[in-house]
Amino acid sequence: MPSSQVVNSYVNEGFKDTAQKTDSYPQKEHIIKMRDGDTLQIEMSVDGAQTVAPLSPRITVTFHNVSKVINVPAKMIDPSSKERFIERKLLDQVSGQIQPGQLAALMGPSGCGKTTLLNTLAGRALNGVTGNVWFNNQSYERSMKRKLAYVLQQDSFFEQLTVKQQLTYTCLLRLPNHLSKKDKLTQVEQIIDQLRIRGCANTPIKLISGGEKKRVNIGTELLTNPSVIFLDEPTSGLDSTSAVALIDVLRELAMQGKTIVTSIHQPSSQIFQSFDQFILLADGKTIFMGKPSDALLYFATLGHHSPPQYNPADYVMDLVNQDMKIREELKEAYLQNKINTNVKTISNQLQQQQYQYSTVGRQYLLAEPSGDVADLTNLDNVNLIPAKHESKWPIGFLPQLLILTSRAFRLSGKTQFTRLSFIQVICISVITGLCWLRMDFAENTIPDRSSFTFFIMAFWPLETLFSGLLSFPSERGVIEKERASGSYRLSSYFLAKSLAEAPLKFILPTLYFIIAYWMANMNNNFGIFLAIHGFQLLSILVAESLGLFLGATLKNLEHGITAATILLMSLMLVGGFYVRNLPHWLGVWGKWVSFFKYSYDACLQLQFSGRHHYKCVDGTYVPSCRNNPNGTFVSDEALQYFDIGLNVGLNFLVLFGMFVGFRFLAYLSLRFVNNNSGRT
Ligand SMILES: Nc1ncnc2c1ncn2[C@@H]1O[C@H](COP(=O)(O)OP(=O)(O)OP(=O)(O)O)[C@@H](O)[C@H]1O
Repeated sequence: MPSSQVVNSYVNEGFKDTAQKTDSYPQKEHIIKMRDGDTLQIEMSVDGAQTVAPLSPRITVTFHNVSKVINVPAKMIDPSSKERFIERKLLDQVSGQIQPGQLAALMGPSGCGKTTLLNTLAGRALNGVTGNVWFNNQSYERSMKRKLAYVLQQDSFFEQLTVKQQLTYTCLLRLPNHLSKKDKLTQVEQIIDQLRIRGCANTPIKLISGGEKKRVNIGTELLTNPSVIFLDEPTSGLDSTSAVALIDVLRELAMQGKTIVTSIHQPSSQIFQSFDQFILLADGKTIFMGKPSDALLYFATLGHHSPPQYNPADYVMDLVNQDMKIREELKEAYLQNKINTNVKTISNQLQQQQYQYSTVGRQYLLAEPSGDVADLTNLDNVNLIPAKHESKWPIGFLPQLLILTSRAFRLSGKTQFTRLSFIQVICISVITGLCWLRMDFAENTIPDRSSFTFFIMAFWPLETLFSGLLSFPSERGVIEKERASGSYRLSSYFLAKSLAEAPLKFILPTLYFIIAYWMANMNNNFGIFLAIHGFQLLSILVAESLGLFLGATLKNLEHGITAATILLMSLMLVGGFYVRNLPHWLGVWGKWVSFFKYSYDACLQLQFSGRHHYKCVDGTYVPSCRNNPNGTFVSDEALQYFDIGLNVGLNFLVLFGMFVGFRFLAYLSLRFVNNNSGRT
């Protein structure tokens, strides 16, 4: 914890900064509250209202000679190439420094490396990266994640949630244990006000506008009160008014002392001039770093004059998007200018005379950091690396599990229980019931009872396997984003999903089962009814687990659907219902791998158990009826007609084992199969 002297100067400075820039905030009273940990809060009474303005430590982001090289499959670049991989430099010796309170813009043509640089600064996708990134005077460590926020270009959310639900779940998951629930919810309310999304707070995210979505995306990251915010093209897809509003929000955040770095495509003149620092990249190299207002002056020194009344951002982008030659010139000119700018590196005055380009422009460039850690400062004297005993996670396993279960329950309820799904279930169950309507307890209904049993054991698992398969691909973006910011364990997510979805997955099949079972007039013993239903639910769980496993393993959805279809059809065919005499080489093992076989076998045994009396017809299915066509037989005799494998108990055990086994495999796949899209 910082000493009180540091706290006072920090609070005063932070406050003074804000006060200078926000004239509209009349401060009457400041109460300094200190909590455990490194976050300070000032409570100020603003015109009678109480506002809690949290402060986070000020962090200077410094990067020096950051380069990134990847090995790209050669065929991707040149189809005729004989090589396997070609080296590609995505970033080349990029350096810079962004101070707390600054809003820095990263610009450049598409593919110039903006996202790659942001990823690198935010500590993501660090393979092939060289150079240094410091936060204050400390090198990046994973444990600093909590002080950094990264707002991705894509707004990945569970879109069925409302804005407030989204922020509340994130807040409960990501704010540390020592804050009370009330404090956490207050934080949500503040973010809603700060980002001006009160009007849509109770609207599902799928219905809000693009600009609001961006702000929710930013709000989600702001909940943890980060010191540094990286944003990847937050204004893309927004109209100019929404873009200006968004940049205003970023400006306010910068005024709180946060360090903000954003990539941006085509800012309006107003937005462009509002940045404190502007870094222009081309082909992974810096070609300008300075104040936006100096950019045109700099390029003018190199002979590139902007027409009057032209948006400077557009001019600069046109310039770098022009032909290769100009780009190369600009790169070279920056290189030569920067050597001059950085006084520490001027070793030889004579060297300057060798320059081919005018170096008059050096006055318009910001000096690159020296790369010497001794030159770095730590304004608030904070240690950004938590002590060893501090947990990696903001909250414990059990609270994570409870919150994630509640969220999964809400989400899956919303997607499963639509009016349409109820209509669908009722229609299908009535149609099923009509097809097998009120079967007699007679010998000639044995095949129909068998087909009914197989149908109810196959229909729902089939549907569930596909929904399991699609489950991860649709959630993966959000989960990866949340996990990348260190919100929760994968195991909590996985367990929560299993716990929350299972009961919901049972409701519609139960409704279906009650209607169809009664209409078909199956075994009317209530215990048997429950047991058969139990097998139906267990096979649904097995199928779902298999679907989850395929979904987690196969990145490509089309591949997943194809694999699932082939697998399902094969398992159904060898399940013992369609083909009674499988070729020996297939039958000896095939039927044992089919989960349909176990539920079907068990339910057949249950269906014909209880020693009910069935009417004989002609002895086709029950040999004892051949000599006694008008007599009866005991239901268990019907089982002689079928090739039953294991008894009911063993069938249950195998199915249960499959359920647990496939679930576990799904978890392992999710954890270990590399599912990222291969981006840098
Ligand atoms: N895994 C990869 N394999 C091959 N090339 C890659 C990979 N990841 C990134 N690249 C390439 O690296 C370059 C820089 O990508 P990056 O996303 O950083 O650019 P950008 O400036 O953010 O582009 P945009 O403005 O279009 O979002 C691009 O040419 C991109 O195609």
